[in-house]
Amino acid sequence: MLHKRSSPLSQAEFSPIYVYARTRLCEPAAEWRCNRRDNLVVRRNMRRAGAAYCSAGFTRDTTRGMRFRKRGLVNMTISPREEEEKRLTEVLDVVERRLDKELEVLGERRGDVVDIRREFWDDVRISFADATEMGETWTSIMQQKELLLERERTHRLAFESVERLAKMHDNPYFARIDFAEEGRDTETIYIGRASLVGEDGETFYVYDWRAPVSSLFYDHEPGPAAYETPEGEIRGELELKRQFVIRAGRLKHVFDTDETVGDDILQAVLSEKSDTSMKSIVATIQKEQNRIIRDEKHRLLVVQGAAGSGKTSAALQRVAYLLYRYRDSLTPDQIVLFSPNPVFKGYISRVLPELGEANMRQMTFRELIEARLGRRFQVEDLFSQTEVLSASEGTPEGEARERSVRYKGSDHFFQTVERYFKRLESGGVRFRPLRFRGDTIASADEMAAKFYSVPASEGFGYRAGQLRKWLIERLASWVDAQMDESWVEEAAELADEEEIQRAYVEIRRRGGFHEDAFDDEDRMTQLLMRRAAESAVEPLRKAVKAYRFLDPVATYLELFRSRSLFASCSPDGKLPEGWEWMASRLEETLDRKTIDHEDATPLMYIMEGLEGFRKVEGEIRHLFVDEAQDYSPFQAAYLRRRFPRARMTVLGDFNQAIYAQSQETGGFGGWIRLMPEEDTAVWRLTTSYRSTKQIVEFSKKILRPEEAADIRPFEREGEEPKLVLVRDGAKLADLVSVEIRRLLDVGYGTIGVIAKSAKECGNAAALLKERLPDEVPITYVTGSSALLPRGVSVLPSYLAKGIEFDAVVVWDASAARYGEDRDRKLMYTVCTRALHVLLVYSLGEPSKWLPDSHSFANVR
Ligand SMILES: Nc1ncnc2c1ncn2[C@@H]1O[C@H](COP(=O)(O)OP(=O)(O)OP(=O)(O)O)[C@@H](O)[C@H]1O
Repeated sequence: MLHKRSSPLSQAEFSPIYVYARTRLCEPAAEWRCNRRDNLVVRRNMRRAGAAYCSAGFTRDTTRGMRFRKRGLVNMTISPREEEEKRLTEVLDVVERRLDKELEVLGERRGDVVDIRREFWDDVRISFADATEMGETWTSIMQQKELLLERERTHRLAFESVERLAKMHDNPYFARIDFAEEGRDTETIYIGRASLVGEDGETFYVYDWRAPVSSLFYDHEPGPAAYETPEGEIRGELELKRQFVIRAGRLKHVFDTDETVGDDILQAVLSEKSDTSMKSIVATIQKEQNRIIRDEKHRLLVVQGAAGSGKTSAALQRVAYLLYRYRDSLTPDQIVLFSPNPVFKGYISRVLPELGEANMRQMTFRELIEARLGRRFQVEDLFSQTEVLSASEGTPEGEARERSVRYKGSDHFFQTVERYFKRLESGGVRFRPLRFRGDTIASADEMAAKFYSVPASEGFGYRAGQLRKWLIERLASWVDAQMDESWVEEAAELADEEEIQRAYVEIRRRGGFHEDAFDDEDRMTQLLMRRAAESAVEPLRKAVKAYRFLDPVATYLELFRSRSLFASCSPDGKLPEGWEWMASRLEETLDRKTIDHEDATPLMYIMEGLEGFRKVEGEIRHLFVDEAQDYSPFQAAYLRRRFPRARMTVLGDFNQAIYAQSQETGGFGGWIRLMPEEDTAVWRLTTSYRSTKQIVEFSKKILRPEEAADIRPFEREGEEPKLVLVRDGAKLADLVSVEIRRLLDVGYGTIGVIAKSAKECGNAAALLKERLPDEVPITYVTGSSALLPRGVSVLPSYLAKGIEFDAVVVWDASAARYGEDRDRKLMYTVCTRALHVLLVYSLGEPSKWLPDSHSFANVR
């Protein structure tokens, strides 16, 4: 067992030739720096231990700090493996003892909670005799409740602690470094998913991978090395770097490595079969990924990374890192991650709990749109838009729609709307008159006059707020003026028993209904009339409170009603091609109370802009956006304003910009300008870890040479992608089902059959189900599916974003399906989903985007 000690060591403990005295004594190294007293204690202990070792026949190896060599035993060796096995046993011992203790605590806490719940009412003093007694009863209930909450919290903490220790018992650490800080002795540091500290609070058996010192492991190979701490840089020599594979508490492999993170381990990890949920990469984080994970300097991090280069993985590790680094001030619910779709959301949801952290909030942009516009309109989603475009490909209508989608996702349109906004500061905002039963309480003109009477420098939000206040007052005085109207009298006559009773109590409270009162009846009538009038206008009041007097829809529509207005706002003074089509389409969809996906964010942007982004989520401190290349400039700007205090980590790959809305901006334009240059860092990840070398080389050829120039495969060998030309759908299904059986037999657990559109997927799934036995699970994945199942998933190309499969079958990669320019990136995205096997089938002439299309196997 490892612990701090000052007594001389027994002879039995001297079996190894190299005795790492510092391993036994210097674990609390991190504490040294913070606490001078501890520093002295540790150093004194080391000197004592040194003396003990020397008197027991060891000489000090001066070249290696406090390392001792037994005199006369030079040839007796202990292998690193034996040494590490011994150490592992000792650490597991500590974990076990801690686990026993925590289990005991957990049992006690659970007992407490059960007891309090059972005896809750016994321990509460209840009396409603008078106001004082009622007050005391209330206090007593509250005290009991607080007690219960407190015990539940400690029970939860004990439970989490047990969980963490149980995981630690399985795999307590994955690396060791020996580091000699300048002017100090060498320290041995073991690194794991969480730290393990001795009961004395000083002995560090394992350091958390997120501790500053742990970055030495990720960033350096043996030799001169340095790491950052909040107090400054610490330099020294990295003497040893060792990696472990420990499973179920057993040491499987030990590697000493000269590389930043050893290729052997990475090879082994990447060759593993994939799962239905994402894995943590904590043991093999690469240097360039570590830089992203630990960047604290910049408010905006933009990461452009090749497919499979670990963007999502790095983002999730970064979440865990931030939660650790700012554990006193940052909670998981202050972090939001935007995922591309619900399937992806489910796919990554288990990574962080595996790291021992509570989960951050996950959202899709679609959810924001639904929350804002969903009640009043039927809003098309991105996937339906993609399907519609795909189905109408080649038709004049389809082309016009695609032009519109591209344009509305462009920078030109964003600039136009921004300039339009500037104009709105001095006039042009549309208002909805406040009317009640044909009476105009406040006209649109009056509202405009009021709105524009507040100086523009105050901003839209303040102006809208002032107008709202004025309207509420206007409404109240209008109600006053209505008291003689017959409709009020009629409404009051319809008052029910309960309302009458309430009015009676109210009048009594104000001193009515006693012997001197003479006008009680009048007062009752007046009160009932006021109540009736107020409740009649209540919906109107609520609408005013919710800013419904602003008319963002008409304000947006105006831009497409006036050619001159649009042209004067556009940065080059021109109307885009197809402007008339866009204008009539907008008019027509809004009439139907529907909104095309491409109009949803601009509309929301104008809506919230006019209200001054009043629903800002200021408590959110970190925003992560995955697949950021698919966001239009409007979406980027919207998120920035909606989450104004958040630092942003934005990850994407412009080679995977598959939606028409992001084709014009090519990915990151909208993001990079969100914050000042000095607050922004742009990182690139170039090595692709997901796929075998053969698959990466194949997929690179789908891209243009300049797009693929930066992509490097990780050297993992596999089979060449297979290209097969087939005659018809039935033959295609026959061949694919044979391959699926083969792949399942070899042990691949996740197979993705990816077709371009949802319609083809329905067809493919039906054909495959006919041909495969029932025990082969085939799941048709749709836009609302929340989980990726094991077995065979049949899914449309756009839903495959961000996820991966052991084997990918491209269902019909023909020129007819992937013939357009934008299909190139889609094809690249689909092929890069494969870890080990890629099979590409084409019904007829293969797409020109496929490399080596001449090497397709003959028609089968
Ligand atoms: N450092 C690493 N160690 C081990 N595995 C890694 C590492 N980095 C990435 N991977 C693996 O590579 C695969 C791809 O990672 P990830 O999904 O994070 O990449 P991505 O850049 O987000 O991909 P894409 O843009 O194609 O969706 C995953 O299986 C992940 O576990």
